[in-house]
Amino acid sequence: MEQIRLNTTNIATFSGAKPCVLALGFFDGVHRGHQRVIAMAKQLAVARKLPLAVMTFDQHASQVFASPASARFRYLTTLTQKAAIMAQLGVDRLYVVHFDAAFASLAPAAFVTDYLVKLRACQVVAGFDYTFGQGGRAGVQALTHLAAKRFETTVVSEYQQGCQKISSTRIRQLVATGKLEAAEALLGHPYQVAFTALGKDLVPVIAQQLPPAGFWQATTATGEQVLVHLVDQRVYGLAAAGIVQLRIDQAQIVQAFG
Ligand SMILES: Cc1cc2nc3c(=O)[nH]c(=O)nc-3n(C[C@H](O)[C@H](O)[C@H](O)COP(=O)(O)O)c2cc1C
Ligand SMILES: Nc1ncnc2c1ncn2[C@@H]1O[C@H](COP(=O)(O)OP(=O)(O)OP(=O)(O)O)[C@@H](O)[C@H]1O
Repeated sequence: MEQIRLNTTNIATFSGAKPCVLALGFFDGVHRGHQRVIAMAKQLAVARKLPLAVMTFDQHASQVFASPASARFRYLTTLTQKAAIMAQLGVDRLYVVHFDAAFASLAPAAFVTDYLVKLRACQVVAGFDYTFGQGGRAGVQALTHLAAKRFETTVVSEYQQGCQKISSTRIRQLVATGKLEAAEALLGHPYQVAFTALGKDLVPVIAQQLPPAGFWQATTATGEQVLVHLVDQRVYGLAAAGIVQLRIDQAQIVQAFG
């Protein structure tokens, strides 16, 4: 899978994109709702013999606008994890747009013309609640209208579990309260956190959602079973070596040692 960084400057001179089917969203966690959107886009891409592209951002919109909610925000996936899952789902090209104040201030029509048309999207696929443009105000109806026959749009209906939308927000809450099994049922894949060395400590590579502090059974990327101690955004019980991908299992060791 090809990964292409875009921003408000390089998009102006961007060329060479082949026509594609393009799926839109931030896709934090690439959960089972997101997987529906990507699967629909893949099906259309295969039928039209076009590559499948996905557009995401390099950071969540909440990180650009200071508020108490933005300080509390935690990611489900790093960009590396997101890209790996996308590649498994058959995505050919991942556009990673630099989300900053300049990009956020684009009017919906400018986003459609300067990005979607420029990237030669023949068919754009988004979920029922996709929003875009300044203030995150425009929705999928506006997308179809603004396409003005330059591309087709496909809207994926809401995928629910337990009469509720499967969403990144819902999964973050499940992880935060230690309900790893329920979180993984909505994700459709194991929940993994990437840790890196900071001095003598291992800390999350980005502000990733952690389960509550305590002792957790975990599996490293190399398949080693470990007992780790999560405390104050740090993990203890692992050898500090580069980036450690950790799958935190449901079974919490309730009794602290000593
Ligand atoms: C061109 C463009 C401009 C956007 N401007 C804003 C904005 O001003 N404020 C905002 O909160 N989100 C903005 N967004 C982001 C989305 O509307 C959406 O809120 C964001 O992807 C959050 O997704 P979530 O559902 O994962 O929380 C913009 C998106 C695009 C494509
Ligand atoms: N359960 C779902 N069913 C169908 N489409 C979905 C579902 N969840 C997300 N989508 C679509 O997937 C794309 C990416 O969604 P987005 O990044 O906003 O995640 P989200 O789970 O909706 O996040 P949030 O919890 O912030 O609402 C969007 O086009 C969105 O409409």
